[in-house]
Amino acid sequence: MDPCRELIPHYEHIQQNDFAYRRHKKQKEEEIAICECRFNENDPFSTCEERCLNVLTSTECTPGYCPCGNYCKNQRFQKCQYAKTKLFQTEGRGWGLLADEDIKAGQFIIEYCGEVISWKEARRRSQNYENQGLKDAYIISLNSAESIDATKKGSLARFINHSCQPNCETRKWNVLGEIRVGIFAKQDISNGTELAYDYNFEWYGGAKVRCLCGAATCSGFLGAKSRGFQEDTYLWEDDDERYTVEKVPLYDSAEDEPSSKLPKTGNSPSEIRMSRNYECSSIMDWSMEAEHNSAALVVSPLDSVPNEGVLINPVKTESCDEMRLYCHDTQQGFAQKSAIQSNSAGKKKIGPGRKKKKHLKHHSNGKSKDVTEKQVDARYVAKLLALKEAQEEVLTNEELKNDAASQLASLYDEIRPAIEEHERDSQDSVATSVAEKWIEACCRKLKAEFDLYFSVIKNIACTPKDTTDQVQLSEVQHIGSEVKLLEFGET
Ligand SMILES: C[S@@+](CC[C@H](N)C(=O)[O-])C[C@H]1O[C@@H](n2cnc3c(N)ncnc32)[C@H](O)[C@@H]1O
Repeated sequence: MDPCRELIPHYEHIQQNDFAYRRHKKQKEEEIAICECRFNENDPFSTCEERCLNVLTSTECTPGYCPCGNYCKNQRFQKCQYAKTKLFQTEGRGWGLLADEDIKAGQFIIEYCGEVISWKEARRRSQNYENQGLKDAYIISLNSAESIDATKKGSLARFINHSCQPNCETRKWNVLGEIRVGIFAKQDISNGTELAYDYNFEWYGGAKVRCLCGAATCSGFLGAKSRGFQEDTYLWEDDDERYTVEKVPLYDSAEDEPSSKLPKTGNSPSEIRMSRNYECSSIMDWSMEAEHNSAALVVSPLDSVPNEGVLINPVKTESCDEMRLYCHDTQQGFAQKSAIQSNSAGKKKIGPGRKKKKHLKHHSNGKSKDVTEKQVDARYVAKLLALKEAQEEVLTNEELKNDAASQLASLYDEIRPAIEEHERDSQDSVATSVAEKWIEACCRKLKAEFDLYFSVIKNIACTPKDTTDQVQLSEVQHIGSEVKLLEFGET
């Protein structure tokens, strides 16, 4: 026995997927696809190869039904016709798998086997594994509803590492009515070369694992191309000195995950919520619904991050001086129309009367930006205006803006299956019709917002103020695209 094998973390070796959660599908006779190949001993390509109708549709021939009988070459998953491979220990990436013979481009190398589980179960397990401190992720997407978990049971494919410039790829095949995932060579691979494919990791929060694939085109982190990762990080003005790259802790592995380094004492409720939510994880090629409320995205400025360790600080809250004119969102804005309060200086303030959270997003270069979404409280602004027409204009624009926002939200629900399908199958782009609809709805919403803000600015600047509610605008400033009401004075 290979002496290294003892060091390999325990898992059960299987050569077929394990169906603990549902029954293995039984192929119905009418579903069996029969090709038109005929075995001809003088033609080596006559038996179920590139020209075979089943091969062309990534479907394996069904034994007993293939016209080539025992000569059929299109039962590679079923017969475990794997390439020769060998385990080895990498530097910094745990175990990896080597080609133990020359492999041809397109060749089937090995099946990715594991436990077939629902997405819901995959999500639960992935969080559990992360809680247990497992640093390696072995769950991959199987189809729109299921995943394969090779954490406890799997084939040698579970040891294949990720590369941003891979020599292998995953392909899904229909085998006797079940979809199975195989690792195939993208190019000729010579004996002794490490096998790697692009995980298409979907990152949902938690530790960002630095990618050590070494490719010239490496994207830096596992999952860096995924939507979750990109939403959490985005381009940031380079000249902003508030955030420095040096202060960003980098994690080589989940071993270093920040949740374990969160301050142990004095956790505020928000800290606890943060650390819980931080236990989201990354899944290979797996596009689950993102938790939009994930507090993992809500972090304090990197200024406040110690040089080592803690990535997340408690959610910083601050008083709502800036909130006089703004409400958290439109619905709240309506609900809060009467929330006019006096502050200690006797000045009138409007707003939710609660603290505002700052949402800071990280860029992959480690910088962060406050992305709190500010919304004008149109009802309140309208109350400040003396002219009925001006009030109506602002309120109508507010209504149009709300309509556009809810249309966008329902469109998202409508097209979400298409987007998720696209992400799962790693297609280059979503259907043009979907993209067009989305862009159109976004533009409509942006225009409605612009119209609203424009009418607010115009009417505040050009119409007399209503003094009946004893509130007076003393100064209106434009800061970027935002309107900021700086001070309210009593009349
Ligand atoms: C499916 S496992 C691969 C086998 C794993 N190396 C092992 O020892 O079991 C996936 C995990 O390997 C590690 N890994 C794979 N590719 C990596 C890469 N390019 N850079 C850093 N870590 C990698 C990550 O911890 C990832 O979660």
